[in-house]
Amino acid sequence: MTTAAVEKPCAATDPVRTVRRPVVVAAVAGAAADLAGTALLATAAWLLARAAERPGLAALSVAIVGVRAFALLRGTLRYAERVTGHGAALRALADLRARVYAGLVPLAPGGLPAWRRAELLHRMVADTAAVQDLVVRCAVPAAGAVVAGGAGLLLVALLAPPAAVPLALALLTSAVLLPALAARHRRRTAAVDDTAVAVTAADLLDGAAELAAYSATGAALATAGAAHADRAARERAESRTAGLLTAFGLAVQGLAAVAATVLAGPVGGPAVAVVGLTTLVALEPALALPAAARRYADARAALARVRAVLAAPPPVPEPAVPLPAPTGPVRIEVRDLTVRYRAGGAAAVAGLSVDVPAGTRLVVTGPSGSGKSTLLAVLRRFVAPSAGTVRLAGHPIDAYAGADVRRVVGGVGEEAWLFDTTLAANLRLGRAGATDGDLRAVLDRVGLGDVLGLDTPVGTDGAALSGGQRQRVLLARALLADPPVLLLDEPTEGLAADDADRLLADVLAATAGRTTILVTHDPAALRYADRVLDLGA
Ligand SMILES: Nc1ncnc2c1ncn2[C@@H]1O[C@H](COP(=O)(O)OP(=O)(O)OP(=O)(O)O)[C@@H](O)[C@H]1O
Repeated sequence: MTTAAVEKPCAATDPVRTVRRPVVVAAVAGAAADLAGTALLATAAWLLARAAERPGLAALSVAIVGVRAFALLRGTLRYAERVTGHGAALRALADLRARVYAGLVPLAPGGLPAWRRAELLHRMVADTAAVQDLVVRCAVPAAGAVVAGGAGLLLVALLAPPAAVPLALALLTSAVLLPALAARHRRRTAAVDDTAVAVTAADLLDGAAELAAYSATGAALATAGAAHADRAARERAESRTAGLLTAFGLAVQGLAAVAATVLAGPVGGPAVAVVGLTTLVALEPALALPAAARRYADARAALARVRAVLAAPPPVPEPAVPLPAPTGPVRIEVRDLTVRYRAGGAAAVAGLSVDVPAGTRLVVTGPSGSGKSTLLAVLRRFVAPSAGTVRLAGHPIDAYAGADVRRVVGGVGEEAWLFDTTLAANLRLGRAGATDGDLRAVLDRVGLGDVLGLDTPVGTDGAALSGGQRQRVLLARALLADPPVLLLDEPTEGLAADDADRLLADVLAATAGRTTILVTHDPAALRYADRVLDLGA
């Protein structure tokens, strides 16, 4: 069957693609502000030096107007640069995060275990934030340094050609050599990214209760502490280098100004002051470039990490032209199904065949690890078969879009999750338009009607509920979604035997006539089966 790779948002290829115009506007405004700053100081220097010669006011009036104009212009342009640049950076960030999220969706849940949760969170939050730096701290300062440095050099060369030599050398040092050194050093120290810190901190928080129960908190803290200490050591080394480069840049600026002033001496008059101060101010924007180069190295590394997540192949390819989702009663036919999670690895399911006619109830049993959940994952298109065929309503399952399959084949899977919000909000994931009355009715069906209110906060994955209540809420949500094929993976796990039996009887009575696949270790459930598939046999 023809398949097309799921469209991958190439977020990192051009992270500022949607804001290119405002970035250019911000860079031009920033460069113009730096230019106005250079012009302001050059004019002010000329004005002061010329005023010392006590000419008539008329001789100074143009320069006075110039100083005022350049001062106003510099402030206005800087404001325009900040507003446009930060606006563009925030839009680029929002756009990149949306693209990263869209790229993660086809990977979930089968393709995500390659990364740890904290690692993905770090990619999504911290690494994507680097795109802001590309705009605000790299592109804009670089444009300013080039324009202001170039204009200053031109002015100095026109007024006193020999004085342009120290300025040119200083510009080369500040705008090329020091940023190159800063970027090289940063690439080395940033090679180990901060993910380790995020991952160890998340492990520590997630597993706090277990660590305390097994008196392992000290060891876990030591691991997390080592990751933090490593990061702190790298930051200190980085700060030392950054400080040295800044000091060197300032020294070069001062020396260049002195040298240019001395070399402009023979020209005499106000031009000497203009050359000295212009040299100082023309170098100012270039002093920001080593920091910009460091940010650029960080941003490149961060965006490469984002790209690595987005380049991961989806575990289940999507069809180029999907069939419309099946409607009406749905039959499932599985033929010679084999699933391997890794090429060449052991088969989680081997040569399995089973037929589930529309409206029948299949009970799947078997020992732990026999492939029960894997079968359900294949039926929801979270995992692709390595061999064999699976047909849904008469068509190969991979002819449908994954989202359509999951609308038809729903239920309570191993990956079921409760969000840290109210009971009502969790239930409405099953059916967005459900009224409070619908929610109460379904809670009655799973025996929670008198126990939990709709506004009850359930905690992270139901942490504020008992194990049995959590299972019942998951069941209630699945019933509310009302899919044509209902999958139930150990739906009564965590309930006392009597309770489990009663709940299962209620749920199955409520879903009679619907294609249902029930995975269970409980032999008592076999009496509800139209067909039994024993994966341990
Ligand atoms: N995401 C995965 N990556 C690699 N191997 C996996 C993955 N999920 C399951 N397996 C392996 O596939 C085999 C079948 O696992 P599966 O979870 O389907 O069994 P199960 O019958 O549902 O077990 P249980 O009753 O304990 O839930 C096991 O050997 C398991 O280690």
